[in-house]
Amino acid sequence: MATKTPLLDQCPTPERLRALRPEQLRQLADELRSETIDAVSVTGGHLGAGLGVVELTVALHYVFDTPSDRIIWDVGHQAYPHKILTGRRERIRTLRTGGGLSGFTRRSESVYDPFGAAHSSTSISAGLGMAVARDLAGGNNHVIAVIGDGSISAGMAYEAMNNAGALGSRLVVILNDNDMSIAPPVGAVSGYLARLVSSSQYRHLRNLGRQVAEHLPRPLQNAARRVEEYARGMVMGGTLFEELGFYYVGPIDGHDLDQLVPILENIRDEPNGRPVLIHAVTQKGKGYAPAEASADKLHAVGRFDVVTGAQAKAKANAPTYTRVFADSLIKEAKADDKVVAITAAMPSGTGLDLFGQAFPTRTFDVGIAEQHAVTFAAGMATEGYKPFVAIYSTFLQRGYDQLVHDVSIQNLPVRFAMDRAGLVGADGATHAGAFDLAYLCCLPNMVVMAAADEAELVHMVATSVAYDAGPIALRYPRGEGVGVEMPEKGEVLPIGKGRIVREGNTVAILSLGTRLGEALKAAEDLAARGLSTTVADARFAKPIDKELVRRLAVEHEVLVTIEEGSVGGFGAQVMQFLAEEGLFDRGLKVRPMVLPDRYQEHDNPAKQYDEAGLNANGIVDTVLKALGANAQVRTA
Ligand SMILES: Cc1ncc(C[n+]2csc(CCOP(=O)(O)OP(=O)(O)O)c2C)c(N)n1
Ligand SMILES: CC(=O)[C@@H](O)[C@H](O)COP(=O)(O)O
Ligand SMILES: [Mg+2]
Repeated sequence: MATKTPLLDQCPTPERLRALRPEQLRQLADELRSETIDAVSVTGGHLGAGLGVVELTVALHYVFDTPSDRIIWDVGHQAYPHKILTGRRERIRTLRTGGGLSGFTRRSESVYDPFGAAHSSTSISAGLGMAVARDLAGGNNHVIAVIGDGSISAGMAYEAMNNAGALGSRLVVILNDNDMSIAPPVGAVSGYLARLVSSSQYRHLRNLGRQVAEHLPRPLQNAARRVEEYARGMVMGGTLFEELGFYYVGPIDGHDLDQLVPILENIRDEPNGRPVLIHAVTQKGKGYAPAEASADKLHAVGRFDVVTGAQAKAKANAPTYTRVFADSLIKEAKADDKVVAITAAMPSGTGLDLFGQAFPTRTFDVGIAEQHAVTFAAGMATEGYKPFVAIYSTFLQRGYDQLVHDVSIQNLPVRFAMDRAGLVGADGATHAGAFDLAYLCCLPNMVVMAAADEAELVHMVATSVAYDAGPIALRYPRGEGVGVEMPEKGEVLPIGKGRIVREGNTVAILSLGTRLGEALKAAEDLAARGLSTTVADARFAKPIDKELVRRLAVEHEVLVTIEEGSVGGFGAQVMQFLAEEGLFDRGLKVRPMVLPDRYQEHDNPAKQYDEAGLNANGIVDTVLKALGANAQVRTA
């Protein structure tokens, strides 16, 4: 049977791609695009961004000598076409599944991935580091960082450009400007880029670029210098990037291989290397009608039908935690006009798109700028507002010094609504909310809560609104709740108080967060073995409920704590208290259950928790091991 991808089939590696004639590249790009769509239709994942860089990916591997020349994809969510071209096509339909390819770039996966990513805005810094290392070692390879218009809103990108402009090292930055982040981009820089692109010079340049290319004989190299000079000359005056010390080229059409290839060749062959920024205009979702038509350009999708674009819908048994958070905050904000909400470029992921519809003037999308988001919230708190920073646990890591220095030391009542707490599944270790308990519980002044189910989340939102004495954080996981009955109204919880969910007298399981269901299952199992078991929901990781912990310690033989976080979080708080109070001294067996001390691979979350041992069986095992011989006697 004739293959649908004859040229792509000939190019399992970039070496083979570089043997093609320039006029074959258009067809290769078309085949690569259709292979990308087909693969993601099977696996789900990030689609729109990859479709927008198909031509860029082909041109970069065609012009540059990868892997010796380094291509660094910022975030890495657009790198599926790059994976297909760099020896990973055979495994591309395993993307983001257990044991399969990562959804991002990863050094351990391929020599063509010189830098791993998944959090944004790191590529220019990493690229500059590689370029300077090359210069020190007397090398001559090229380093190319590809960064999106959303990701270039982050401070880190400017720190890197500031340094690059001063060092003057040979580095190519490609600004992939598709006028989209996950949501439409925000901010003054975004406006600035739009003005550069919409200038008449750009429209003129596009036509000119085509005319030049059409009238010049092949090979295209002959046109290289002229096209690039035209491109460079078209923008009048110094661009922001030129002021920062970059040689600015653009805006150019990032889908036009007849422009891309000669311009990249020209820059590659430039004898006096220096930092160069190529401003490439692309379209997110390019070449796939359902993606082009969708509001988010199909940024991330589940499995879908290639012909219609319709995504397979999982049957929902309960609302997502994100939705419950958004609905609760909207209710609270109706009653309290001081409540405001802040997101760092994640309105839909955090539910703030809904809050924004209800309260447009009280919702702030600050762009990919987590550090700023935290201090901006701190500023609002000083003026009597009640800011909720709605943020994924993993992205709050970016704002840690701001959390300590601007919020916690000044004891400002900023509320942190941390979504995606615990293991998140297909995005893997980079996106796991594994560390927030550890990095928050060690800070003076912090109150830290974790919802055991969606009704608890409603109460915790209400508690956060009411609590004005200092910073407070609430955490909840990705995905659906457990389907409990929902309260009409959130109840304000007493700070630092847990609740007993089931009474027993031999084993105590003190659970924080949504492992509560597994703790209850374990209690049933233990009871069937003759081990009467208490289960408590701690609700607060800090301050811990000392009275409750003391009681559990005194009245039971074994105390297990369990949380969806790393060592150093809730369990560590409990252990510290037990040690300080001398509660270990009478032979209490304490077993803190936390995530393992390693980065867990992408898989579905249930499997990830099984692998971590944080499930009912793991709890039962832990208890039986703690009781040792006694358990054998009881269970016999
Ligand atoms: C530090 C950080 N914050 C937020 C995100 C979530 N995120 C992933 S991709 C993305 C949008 C990036 O936009 P852009 O760089 O323009 O790339 P595009 O998807 O448009 O190609 C965001 C906000 C992230 N990965 N890292
Ligand atoms: C690449 C990135 O950081 C986001 O697109 C992330 O993958 C979103 O994760 P959720 O699907 O949990 O919103
Ligand atoms: Mg973009």
